[in-house]
Amino acid sequence: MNKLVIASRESKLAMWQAEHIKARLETLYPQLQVEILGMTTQGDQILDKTLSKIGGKGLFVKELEQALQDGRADIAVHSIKDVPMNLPAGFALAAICEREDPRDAFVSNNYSSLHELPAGAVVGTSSLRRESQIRARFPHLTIKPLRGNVQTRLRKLDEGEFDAIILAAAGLKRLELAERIRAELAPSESLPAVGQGALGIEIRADRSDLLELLAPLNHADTAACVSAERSLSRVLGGSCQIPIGGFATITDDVITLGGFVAHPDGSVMLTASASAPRDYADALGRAVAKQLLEQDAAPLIAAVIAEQADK
Ligand SMILES: NCc1[nH]cc(CCC(=O)O)c1CC(=O)O
Repeated sequence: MNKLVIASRESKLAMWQAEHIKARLETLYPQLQVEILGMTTQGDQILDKTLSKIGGKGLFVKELEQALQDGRADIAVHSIKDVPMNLPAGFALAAICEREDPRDAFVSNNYSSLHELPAGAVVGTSSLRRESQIRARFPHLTIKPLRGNVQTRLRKLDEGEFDAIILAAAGLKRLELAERIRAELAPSESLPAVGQGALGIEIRADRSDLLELLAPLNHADTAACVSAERSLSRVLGGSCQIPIGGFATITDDVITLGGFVAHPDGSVMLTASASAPRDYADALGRAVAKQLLEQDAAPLIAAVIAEQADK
């Protein structure tokens, strides 16, 4: 193989991520010519509705999968957070790359932490996961929807629409906007989204010719943690439509996974955690999901989905 095409969304963050993978491939394979095919997705175009309403994650990846299908691209680089738990038939994840900072970041021009915000202060986020966790701890704050790419969200903050916003630290760091971070939220305060901070490389399942080429991009520890997180979310039918979080760490080949599901208003917060040897990542995800189901996560999730549909 002498030429490889990467499909990517066109947002600055997505392009940074695609360029990062391109650079890594070019270092690994000096003979390989790597091109980036930028495209906009429905998720980038529909900005007036929250993700929980327009149907969530698949929207950021479908067009890229179409490019893989048509042979216009060989691989697609995604924030794995945006990739549905079940890929459509005929596609596969070939590599999960080393995770950047998985935490959520507090960004504000006037305040240095959530604790400092006065009653009625407006916090921007369209993530039900972030919303539920903030409302559970800080019921006196007002949450308002905020969508768009990282730059758009920062602009809306700077224009004064919000007192603070919450963004993934990873995106800000990759875009050299780390100075905008006023505080990083510990996973105990804001459990990250499943896969947050990690990149996933998707291919057509029949392109086994790419597996060896992409293998060095896989980061074994990140891949194990992300499989535990995605397995948890898969069992619970995780999507942007429900407040759900999952975050795994690995020490000495033991993975520890924490997860939660909640009501968006923070009134119910079910949590669970467990550990397992690294080879049992998938089973660990299912075990933590089972603990949540034993706390009646299923009717909570059904009620939340019904409420979202009514809004
Ligand atoms: N939902 C959009 C999205 N998808 C991935 C990231 C950040 C980077 C990452 O998690 O890898 C973001 C922005 C955000 O949540 O602030």
